[in-house]
Amino acid sequence: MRPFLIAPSILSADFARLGEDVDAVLNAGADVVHFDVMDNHYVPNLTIGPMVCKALRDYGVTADIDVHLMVKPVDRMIGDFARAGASIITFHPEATEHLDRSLQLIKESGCKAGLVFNPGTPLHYLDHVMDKLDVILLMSVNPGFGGQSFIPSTLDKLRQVKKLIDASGFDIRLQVDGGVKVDNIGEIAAAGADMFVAGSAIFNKPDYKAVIDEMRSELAKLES
Ligand SMILES: O=C(CO)[C@H](O)[C@H](O)COP(=O)(O)O
Ligand SMILES: [Fe+2]
Repeated sequence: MRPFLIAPSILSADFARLGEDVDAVLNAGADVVHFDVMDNHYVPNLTIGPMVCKALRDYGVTADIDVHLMVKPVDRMIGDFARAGASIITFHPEATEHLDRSLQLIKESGCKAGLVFNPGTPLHYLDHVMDKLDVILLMSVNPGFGGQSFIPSTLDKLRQVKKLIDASGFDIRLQVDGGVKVDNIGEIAAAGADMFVAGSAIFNKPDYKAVIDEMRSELAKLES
């Protein structure tokens, strides 16, 4: 079993003091920084771009930065984010004209690559590209905003994708994003996820370490 990774979504961080807030969540025990990029075109919200990613690197953040692209088109952003210090780049398959090319561009840029599936996006986009994936991200809310409720049908989809990953023999992480909290992280992990994005559940609480510790103790129940 891969070690579980907790990836706070900085969508719910304090943007006025982002560097400090990212440091705080990493010092509280987070593994990865989840960086939500929204373009007011693919999704109805507008957030942050490569300059902010580079600013975090310049500030001294050394943890992996997991860039979740909710943009259309996709390809133009890949090089910009790789140069800005991204570690993982994921995108939505229906947002690109050439799925395989976008994955290749990410790999050539030196980053890990992943595909993101909205609750209603079919899994057939995985056909023929499993060998190019480091991450499969299942959205458990419709993309665009933090603070939404986890959509329960994601659990069945997770179980389905977990089987596909196991059957493929490739080393692919199964990430879940949206409405992840202390009280549901256990069942999400039991369904097969090993990387957990959580924004509001962590950043909307005063004590990040307490939330992350509680999440880890829920996850530890599955490891024992
Ligand atoms: O990609 C996203 C939204 O499109 C965010 O990563 C996600 O919503 C995290 O926020 P929360 O944990 O509050 O649901
Ligand atoms: Fe996200």
